Amino acid sequence: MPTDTLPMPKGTIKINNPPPQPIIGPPPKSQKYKGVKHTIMVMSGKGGVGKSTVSVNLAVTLANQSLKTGLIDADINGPDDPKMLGADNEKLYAQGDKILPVKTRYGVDLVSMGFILPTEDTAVIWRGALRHKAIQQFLEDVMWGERDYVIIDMPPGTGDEALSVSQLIDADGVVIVVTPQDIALLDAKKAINFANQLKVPVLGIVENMSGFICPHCGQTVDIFKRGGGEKAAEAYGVPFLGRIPLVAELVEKSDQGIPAVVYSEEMRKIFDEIARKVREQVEKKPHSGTDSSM
Ligand SMILES: Nc1ncnc2c1ncn2[C@@H]1O[C@H](COP(=O)(O)OP(=O)(O)OP(=O)(O)O)[C@@H](O)[C@H]1O
Repeated sequence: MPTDTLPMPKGTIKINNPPPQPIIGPPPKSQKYKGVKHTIMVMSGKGGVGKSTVSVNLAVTLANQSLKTGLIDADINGPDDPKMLGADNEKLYAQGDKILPVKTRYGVDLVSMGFILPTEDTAVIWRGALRHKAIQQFLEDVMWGERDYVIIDMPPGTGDEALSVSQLIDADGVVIVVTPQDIALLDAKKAINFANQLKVPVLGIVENMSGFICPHCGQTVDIFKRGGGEKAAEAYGVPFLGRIPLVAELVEKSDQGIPAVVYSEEMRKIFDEIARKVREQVEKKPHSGTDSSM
């Protein structure tokens, strides 16, 4: 039985912890979660490109394939995943010193900062060291049990927070989300360089917001151009995982907590294909998921 909720004060959280100390020596050694077979990071070179949308729909797709799936919303500034999974009224519980993930109605278990912030619009103003600690706790102290997949919805971009997360977890690979403009080449490059530096395999690129499907006439309009993600995949020699159209309905349904793969046959096909390509790559490798103490 859960024993405690994690209490937080109302309003803006300001915590004046001591200034962060310089990190001396090598970064913490990343480890596999005990009992978790595969951990996949979903990241992007910049914010707002659809990382959470891809993370949530990929996680629901895997769960629909009868795989035990967890999702970590590691974006502590804008934790959107509880809302996208219709779980924004839930609370996170702790058992002993472990966090129990929230069970969502789509078969995906979720941990997110969103569960411990008192209101949706509460801003998190934390200094570097405490942010790192929060991320670390999310990553290390979750009671996942036996899992086939844990998807990590990474903090946006390739900055300090993304680095903190990546250094703590020995992920099987990274899925990179880009938008279809030519600038996607640059954004993908940043994310690929980041993954290469961390020696995490790039599983491929997803092009999101690719062609707007008009809700009235059904015609496709390439508002943000098209093909940037595929070009980037070709240019950097990584797999192209798929193209997700820009659909007006997606925003509304997302806000209502209904992931696209739940109501759209087209989205189900797209994400089935993305999941197939991801699984093909990670499941052929031997895993060491049950070997560590994490
Ligand atoms: N294919 C799409 N069609 C329509 N709207 C989309 C699509 N993908 C994402 N969106 C919308 O765009 C907004 C940003 O998406 P999302 O939150 O997934 O991006 P993000 O990269 O996780 O953002 P952040 O960097 O802020 O964490 C959301 O309102 C989402 O519903």
